[in-house]
Amino acid sequence: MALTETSSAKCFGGWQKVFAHESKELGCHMNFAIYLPPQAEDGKVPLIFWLSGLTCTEQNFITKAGAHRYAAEHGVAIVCPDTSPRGLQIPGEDDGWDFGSGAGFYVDATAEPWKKNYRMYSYVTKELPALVFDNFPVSSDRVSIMGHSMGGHGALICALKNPGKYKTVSAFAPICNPTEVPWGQKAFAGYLGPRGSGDSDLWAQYDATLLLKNYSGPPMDILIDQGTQDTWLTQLLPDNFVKACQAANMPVVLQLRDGYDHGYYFISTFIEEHIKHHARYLKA
Ligand SMILES: N[C@@H](CCC(=O)N[C@@H](CSC=O)C(=O)NCC(=O)O)C(=O)O
Repeated sequence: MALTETSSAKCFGGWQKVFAHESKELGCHMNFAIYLPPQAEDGKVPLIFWLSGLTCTEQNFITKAGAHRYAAEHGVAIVCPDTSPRGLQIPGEDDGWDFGSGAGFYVDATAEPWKKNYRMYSYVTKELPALVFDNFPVSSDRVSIMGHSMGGHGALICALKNPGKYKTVSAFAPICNPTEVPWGQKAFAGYLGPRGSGDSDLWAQYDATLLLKNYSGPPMDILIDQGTQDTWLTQLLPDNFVKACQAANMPVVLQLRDGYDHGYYFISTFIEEHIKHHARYLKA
């Protein structure tokens, strides 16, 4: 699959690049960002996927999170995809900021008119990893995943639905129990249809708190950071996730950060700890 480099800049001895490609899974042009640390000049490096939140593109994390210094220090690559297909002229695609463009919710849609293209789950777990492993010096067996808000939900479900695929998972202010909150209910009703409308409970298959109940893979050391002044706490429900982890004997650390809100200043304050956490498992 052809990749077109659209930007490249040296950063902390490595390279921050952005590529465009035609996605088969999504049926549209997509961009993704990749940071290659200096160690990638000498051989394959481990890889962290970062999934962004509502309204984001591949740019938000690379321009605001301040992750490059720590990725370079630990010798890890970071790949950031866009958050949805774009420009498909689907009716309603650009009507709101929490559904459609910029809000793919990391599910494979089953409802019309979204099901042909809104396949972000398959894109981030299959097509994009294959593309990255084929084209860059990264190890396919040293991979982990993290994300923010809608992307934190994405990171948690990707890890819980694919035991053993990711060495660890972490999230900033993730939407932990989307079936119980307005953001998740709007997205799941639109992309998956009304709850209970299919043969199985599709909604539950994309809800981290519910997925834990049937998780039978290796324990993962899950790290979550949550600001106490996050105005969207009622959309996130981290306590429900922690309770489900406790019931499933899944190790989880929820760090409540006094005074921090939902935004990238919060993320940039604690990103070093998350990259350290990932490096520990990626290099073990
Ligand atoms: N409606 C607003 C705010 C959207 C927003 O804050 N998005 C967050 C993620 S929220 C959950 O997924 C975000 O990461 N924004 C990008 C950023 O750079 O801060 C709007 O339209 O801006």
